[in-house]
Amino acid sequence: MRASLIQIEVDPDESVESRRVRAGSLVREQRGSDLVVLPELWPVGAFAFESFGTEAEPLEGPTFEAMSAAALDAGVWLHAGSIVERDPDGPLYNTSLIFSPDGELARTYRKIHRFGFDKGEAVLMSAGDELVTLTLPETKVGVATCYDLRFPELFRALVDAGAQTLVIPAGWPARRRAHWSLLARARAVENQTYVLACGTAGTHAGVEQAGYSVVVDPWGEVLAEAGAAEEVLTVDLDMARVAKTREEFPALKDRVLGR
Ligand SMILES: NC(=O)CCC(=O)C(=O)O
Repeated sequence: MRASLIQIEVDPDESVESRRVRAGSLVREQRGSDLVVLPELWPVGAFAFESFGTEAEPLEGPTFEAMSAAALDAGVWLHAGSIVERDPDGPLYNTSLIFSPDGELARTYRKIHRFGFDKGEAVLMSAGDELVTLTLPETKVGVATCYDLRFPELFRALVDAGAQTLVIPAGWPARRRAHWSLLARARAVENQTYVLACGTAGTHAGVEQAGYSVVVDPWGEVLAEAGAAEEVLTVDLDMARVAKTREEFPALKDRVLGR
């Protein structure tokens, strides 16, 4: 399975609409990949809290339209990262959109763990409460978003639901880049899954983004890692590696708690 991670730059000098068009073109350039991934909140920026209200979209809003068309044109499964979703009842959610190669919405995921403690996303947005997995032709995917990466119990639940590949769009800051790289590998090792972790580049709302998107195999080896700037990572994944790793080193079978 070929996967492409688009580590797009989020820069306040570029309009949201221009970035949407550019993201669509970048997705179309990945024709030939099976799965394409964009980061968290790339239209507005994960730390652009002051714009969340004005840039919020209905689920089937402009980002949905642009990404559905891009998935169809490229003929790829597209995890289109997340948007600020305005629910018809009023609350905002950090909602990921996943499209099939025919441009249909296959899944949504509302971020469960909101970042910011007593400010930012944690107070402006509502939390999701549903685990989301999706069966692709070659692998079962479990999804999570950014700060979720710090909560291993979520990933274990995804593995219990059958996930073999964990897809994690993010808008992770540069100052905690070491945590990002460490946790992405930890989630792969402890769950014996592929991890596709796609962040943003650039600086928005005064927060420099880490970049360093990464693809980790089920043994914890880094197969590809981006730098800090905008970049597309493309990697061929051998899906048999998940079962092989779990068979040769059956640690998941030795669980005592939480089964
Ligand atoms: N957008 C986020 O969830 C940021 C998470 C983060 O900065 C951290 O966990 O550290």
